[in-house]
Amino acid sequence: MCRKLGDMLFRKSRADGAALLREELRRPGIVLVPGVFNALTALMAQQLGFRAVYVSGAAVTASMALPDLGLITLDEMVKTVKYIVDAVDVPVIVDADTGYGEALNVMRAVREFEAVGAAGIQLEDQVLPKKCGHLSGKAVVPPDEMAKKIRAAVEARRSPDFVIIARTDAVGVTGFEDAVERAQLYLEAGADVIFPEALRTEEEFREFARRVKAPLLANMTEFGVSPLIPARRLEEFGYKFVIFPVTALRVAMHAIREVFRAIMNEGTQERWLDKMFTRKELYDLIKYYDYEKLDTEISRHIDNIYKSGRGGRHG
Ligand SMILES: C[C@](O)(C(=O)O)[C@H](CC(=O)O)C(=O)O
Ligand SMILES: [Mg+2]
Repeated sequence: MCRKLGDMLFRKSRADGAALLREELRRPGIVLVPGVFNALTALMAQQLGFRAVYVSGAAVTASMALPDLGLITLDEMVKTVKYIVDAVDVPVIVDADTGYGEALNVMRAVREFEAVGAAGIQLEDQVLPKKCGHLSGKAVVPPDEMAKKIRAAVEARRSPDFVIIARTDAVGVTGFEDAVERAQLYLEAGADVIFPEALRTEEEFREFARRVKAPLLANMTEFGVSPLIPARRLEEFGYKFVIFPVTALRVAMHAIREVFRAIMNEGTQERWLDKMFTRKELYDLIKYYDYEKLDTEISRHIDNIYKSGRGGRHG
């Protein structure tokens, strides 16, 4: 009993996220993927039934009070991803920005993310300092440079299931046609999914799907240049994934500001109790009492050993 509980809580065997994500690629229908920035938000998404999560570079860096300019290191991201993968069974898709350097850096990044159990990564074709795809002033690398990174990622993965998502930021820089051409090249280089970043109209979303016959990812980030198109519609266009990368962080920050204001102004949070995740809800989510139970069971197990006289001379 205590072995079983221990295995469950400390996750002796973890789900093969890459295989699960690959499975999604074979199935029809769109997959809704919320952006997460720590293990707790990932667990919440899983509990509600989402079938994958996206570790957003923008949200993770913002949670460190850093701008999303490619400042986060591979190590920092790997650590964050490890906490998340250890907490959930659903596939974890990682925003790996520009791959932390050139082709060789990309290879190392793939190895590291795969080693901690990520299901796949997203690489983008911006130059450093990279920006949020929805801001102006972006620049993109030549297409062959990005294709080389994609190839490097494909070569580096241990499992053929590990999903490589190629994002092109070209639409806002060199234009729609170049984005379509780049997508074809990235697919030839071995990308499994194409992420056309910062499309400007619903028509562009539709047209991109018409022109690029591959699994596609749509980014429904708020306050950017893309219209917010419902998942049903994106599915009709042929999109396979839709991410909501920074939604949870934005909503959480709004709520945090309001409750902090209340505390500052009223000296109490009482008015907020019915808007909170309760202690019970939190403990249920993280299985708090199961950990206590495990500890008690281990103690009981040892007590029994001593009682049965097998405790040696120290008994
Ligand atoms: C998807 C994205 O790369 C992210 O880091 O989540 C960002 C999201 C955002 O800044 O709104 C992006 O560049 O679109
Ligand atoms: Mg990002």
